[in-house]
Amino acid sequence: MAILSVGALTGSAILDIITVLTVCWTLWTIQTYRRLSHIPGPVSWGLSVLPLFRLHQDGEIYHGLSKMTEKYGPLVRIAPNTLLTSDTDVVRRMSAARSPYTRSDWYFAMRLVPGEDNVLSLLNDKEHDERRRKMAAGYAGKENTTLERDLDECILDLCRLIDTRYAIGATDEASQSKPMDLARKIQFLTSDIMSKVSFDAKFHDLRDDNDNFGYIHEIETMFPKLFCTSCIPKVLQFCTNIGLMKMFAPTANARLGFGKILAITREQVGKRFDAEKNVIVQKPDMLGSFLRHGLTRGEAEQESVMQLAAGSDTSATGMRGTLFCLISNPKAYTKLMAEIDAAVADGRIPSSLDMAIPDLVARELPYLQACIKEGIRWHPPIAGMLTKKTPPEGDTINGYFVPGGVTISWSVKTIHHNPELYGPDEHAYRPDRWIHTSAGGDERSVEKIALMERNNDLIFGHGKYSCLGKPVAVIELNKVFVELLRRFEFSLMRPEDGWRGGKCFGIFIQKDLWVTVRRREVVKH
Ligand code: HEM
Repeated sequence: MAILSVGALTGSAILDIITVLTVCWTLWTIQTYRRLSHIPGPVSWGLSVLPLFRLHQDGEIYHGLSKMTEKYGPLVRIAPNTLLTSDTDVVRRMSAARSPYTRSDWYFAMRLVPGEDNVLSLLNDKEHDERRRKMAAGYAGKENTTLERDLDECILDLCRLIDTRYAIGATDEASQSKPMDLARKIQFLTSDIMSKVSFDAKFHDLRDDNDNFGYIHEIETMFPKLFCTSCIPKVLQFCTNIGLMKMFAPTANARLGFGKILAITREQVGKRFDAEKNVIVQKPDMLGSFLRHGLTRGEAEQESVMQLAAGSDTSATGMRGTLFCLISNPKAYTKLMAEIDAAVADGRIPSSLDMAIPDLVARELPYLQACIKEGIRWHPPIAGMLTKKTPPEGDTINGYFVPGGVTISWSVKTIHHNPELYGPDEHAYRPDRWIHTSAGGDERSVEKIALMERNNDLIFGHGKYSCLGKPVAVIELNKVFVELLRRFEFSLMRPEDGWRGGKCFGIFIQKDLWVTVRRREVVKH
């Protein structure tokens, strides 16, 4: 009898606790919902973070968030405490140099090693400013005298790989073609570039035609999860605080993957410290610049790992998207080739295939520049939420009062496919829209070109949070199309279904840009 009554008492106590918790959760949900209920958006998304989480899991945030702004307008509620904007003034206001907005805890997920911050994960503005300041000169290329040469070397490695393993001769039978996944080769290129530029230990994926350290595999499997957890930062913080994340963290003695990368960066950073003389070994590269400007050994390790992640997939997406457009667009392709061939013929581009186009020359090729701007507009390389947080006093956005502490994301697709600016063919790849009619392009208004340029700048973020690696990315883009297209003719193998370019978790996971390659008759000076 006694056992039964204790059991009955325990059962009813548990029931009471569940009831109290349910009531508390319901009241909290209602109160949270009401706080932003005046802002348009689907009710279910305002009640729970699950629909947003699902969108991330499905890899659909690029298109999914854009559909939200199309349906609900420039300000939409997409989670209990998160809004979405497609208003470029708001995007600029949030990241302006003296903006009272700060980063939201979305960035917490950008810690690649549990418990260790990098410039992209630092939430405190003062600490973030200080870290940025120490790295600005290295990223800008001012103290990095080997940057352009390193990039040239990697791009020529890519050309060599294609030439020796995949390309057929100008007069060979088409049936001898060897299929090549251009998306994967581009990823090898940017992994080689970033491992060389960030910590001077090239992975040599291009030389071996292989994902040598399993880094690309890791990105494809780890990054989707990482971006999903960015929607639930409180859960992530809790798991980090109780030490759970450390249990699953990559270890430096792993043979492949992220753990191996960590070991390599540690070793490379370690080489810069001469323990006997207690001095930093000076080198004229990015890491050398970071250390000269005061980054500690631990900070340099974190920044090198982050740099690899921030700089490889982004640039790869910019290259793949633009190449896909060029290969499948005869008008743009023909016009670009005419510009490149003319520049080789008159000696602006070195006719030797052992050299790459100098960055300064590429900047002066107007059609190339238009193709790049249109390529990264057509397929912006980052579509992650990058949410910022309203200041404590709140803000008024598009006529709605938004209280303090609310997080605001952006719809990258809506911003760069805005029909008012680019329409009615905003979804078409048309480089001529960037060139004035007086210079042989399609656009009659100089003011409109300036507006589009300003809009495109947002692809690299804005103000105090803008991309530190933009100078590196710009040089890469300036060179890679010229060097590939002047040597090879690419044909899409599956023009009817294009490529698997759409899965977006924040960055894009892109595979299967299958092509065949034929050498071109090389133009001589
Ligand atoms: C086409 C290529 C690239 C694009 C479109 C791009 C875009 C962006 C964007 C949108 C942000 C975040 C802005 C924000 O938080 O609001 C960012 C941050 C960053 N990117 Fe890039 N990026 C590219 C290439 C690179 C490369 C090649 C590197 C390294 C060499 C790099 C390093 C960084 C770093 C370190 C940050 C963090 C800046 C900070 O927290 O202050 N990025 N990038």
